[in-house]
Amino acid sequence: MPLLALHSVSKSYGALKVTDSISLSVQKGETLGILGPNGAGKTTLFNLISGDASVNAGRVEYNGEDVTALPPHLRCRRGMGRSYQVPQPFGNMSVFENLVTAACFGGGQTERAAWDTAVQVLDQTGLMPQANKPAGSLTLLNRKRLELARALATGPQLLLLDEIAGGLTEHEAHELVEELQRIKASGVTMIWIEHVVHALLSVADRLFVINFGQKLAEGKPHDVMNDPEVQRVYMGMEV
Ligand SMILES: Nc1ncnc2c1ncn2[C@@H]1O[C@H](COP(=O)(O)OP(=O)(O)OP(=O)(O)O)[C@@H](O)[C@H]1O
Repeated sequence: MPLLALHSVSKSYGALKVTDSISLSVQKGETLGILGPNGAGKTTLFNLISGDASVNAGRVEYNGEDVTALPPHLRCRRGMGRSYQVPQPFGNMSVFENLVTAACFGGGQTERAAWDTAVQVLDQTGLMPQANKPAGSLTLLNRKRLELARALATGPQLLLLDEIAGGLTEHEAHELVEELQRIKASGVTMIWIEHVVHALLSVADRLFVINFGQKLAEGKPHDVMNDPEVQRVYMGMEV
């Protein structure tokens, strides 16, 4: 049984069909990379998975349960953690407090257990030196780290990552990839939307390409990247 299965999910905003009958499934432990041009509907797809937006048609199944009508906080409690493209920390709270909040309210932990989780995630993500700083004062790199850390603090089984490598230097992107490889090795299932293709290819087992809200291609990374239609649409290459 897949951990996540989307069955013909669709979403429109007014006359604009942003998600057009997309079906996909993700197996436990797998990392699925999502690619597509700007505005293709990638973040919207995440919103439909996490419950931040509701589907107009179709079904979302998680661990065999129909979660289509479940609100986001209950999907989080069932093990879906996500990061946002624009980091969403509580800016006036410290980094540590942000992580305790994620572990308590997203992960359903007691405050005592949440403290331990926060310390462990600070260590894991290299944020320990920033622990007592207000989240709103962090640099871009550390805000991105915190976005990942907050999702990890909820104890996810499925981690949804929305463009966390964008804007990082080559060295920083390399560190991020190593971190994601460790998370993957710990058994966490991931779906990663990313324009930094070489970073994505270092972690993804499979790729799914979206264009105008529809599936354009899906398969092994090497095959998808060599697909002439993907090269034409996504990489602007005439073949
Ligand atoms: N809440 C909304 N109301 C109206 N239109 C929306 C809403 N959310 C997304 N859209 C539109 O849906 C389309 C897809 O947006 P989405 O953010 O899902 O694309 P994306 O593939 O993630 O793009 P990017 O790579 O630039 O982040 C865009 O045209 C966007 O303007």
